[in-house]
Amino acid sequence: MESVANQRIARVSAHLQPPNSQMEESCVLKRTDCRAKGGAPGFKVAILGAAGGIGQPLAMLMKMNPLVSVLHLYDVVNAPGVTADISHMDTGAVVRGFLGQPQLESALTGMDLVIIPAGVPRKPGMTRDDLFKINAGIVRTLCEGVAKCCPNAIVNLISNPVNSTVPIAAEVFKKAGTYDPKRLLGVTMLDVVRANTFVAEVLGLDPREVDVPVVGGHAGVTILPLLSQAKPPSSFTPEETEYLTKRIQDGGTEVVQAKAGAGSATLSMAYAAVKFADACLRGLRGDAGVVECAFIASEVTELPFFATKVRLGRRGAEEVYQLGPLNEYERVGLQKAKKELAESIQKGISFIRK
Ligand SMILES: NC(=O)c1ccc[n+]([C@@H]2O[C@H](COP(=O)([O-])OP(=O)(O)OC[C@H]3O[C@@H](n4cnc5c(N)ncnc54)[C@H](O)[C@@H]3O)[C@@H](O)[C@H]2O)c1
Ligand SMILES: O=C(O)C[C@H](O)C(=O)O
Repeated sequence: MESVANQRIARVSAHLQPPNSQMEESCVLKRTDCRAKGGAPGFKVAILGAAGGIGQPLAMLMKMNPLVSVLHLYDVVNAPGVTADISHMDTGAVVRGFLGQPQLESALTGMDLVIIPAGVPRKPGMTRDDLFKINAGIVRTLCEGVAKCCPNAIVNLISNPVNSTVPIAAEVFKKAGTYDPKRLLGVTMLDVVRANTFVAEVLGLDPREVDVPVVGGHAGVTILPLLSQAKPPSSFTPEETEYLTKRIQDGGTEVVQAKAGAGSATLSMAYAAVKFADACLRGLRGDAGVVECAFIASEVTELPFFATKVRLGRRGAEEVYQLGPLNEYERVGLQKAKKELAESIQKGISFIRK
């Protein structure tokens, strides 16, 4: 008979050999329950693309989040290494790694929140739309897994081009009969984070005191900061408005150029992703008044998807807010944003319906 000590050793090293079969999975769930015992109850979160530039710091920050009890790290490469590393952090969440397509279903089963930063990033000279060819297929496969294994999970989709990948995910879920528009959220939080930072610089404020809604989508002119609705209420000269709007719209390109071929924003994105995921988890917990911007199915404009402020609750984005009053500069920006967005959304829909 195995000694108690051996059983304990087997239990704590379980993360090094992720499960394959259903039987092994049920053992894993038992071990997970066991490890989580005594810890605060929390949510089960999966990160798909966890070994990447965003995935790794995102995994680290989610391991530090007290609302997370179980953290599943999935990637097609290096998931065991990242998992072993992160699992040594003395925080509450139980971490398990899953490597490659055969383990996708185990990674997703039972999850409350699935965060997807899987896919290729830009290099200088590329647009986000240039990533469509590779990332569309990746997002389709991963969302098929979500539809099968955790159809009620909230999905935070980071993979670019977000303006097309969110419509792709929606079509996959519709096909599977699991689509709930409230649960599918394109992550545009980095645009808000940038807007808060750049506006704070101009106003000479602490960025933590600033809140700028950013609406539309997540690429170039589709990124529309509503400076007229910034908090604290502030006025900007036409030059400041032009500078800030352009800088927020080009924030991603600024990082891509500075990294000079080594990828796009990863650290600020992981920060923004965790800020957004934490808001989703607080909503799931039932906290009142959790409001963030996200790219979501919407009736705010004539387009089927649009980023605006949403109220996050137990069922996901329970309320989608209207745009509010826009000034003339923002009204012109909105027309430009809608034109480009319409094409990107249609491209995503056609990819699945073709
Ligand atoms: N929404 C945003 O604001 C925002 C911000 C920054 C980056 N992004 C996007 O996020 C994506 C990832 O960026 P990154 O810098 O982390 O890239 P990266 O190349 O460093 O990491 C991507 C990871 O995805 C993994 N991957 C590839 N195919 C996969 C699959 N089928 N299943 C699971 N994992 C898979 C890779 O192995 C890699 O580890 C890019 O598309 C990028 O454009 C979005
Ligand atoms: O710009 C990119 O390609 C990555 C991301 O969308 C960003 O805004 O930083």
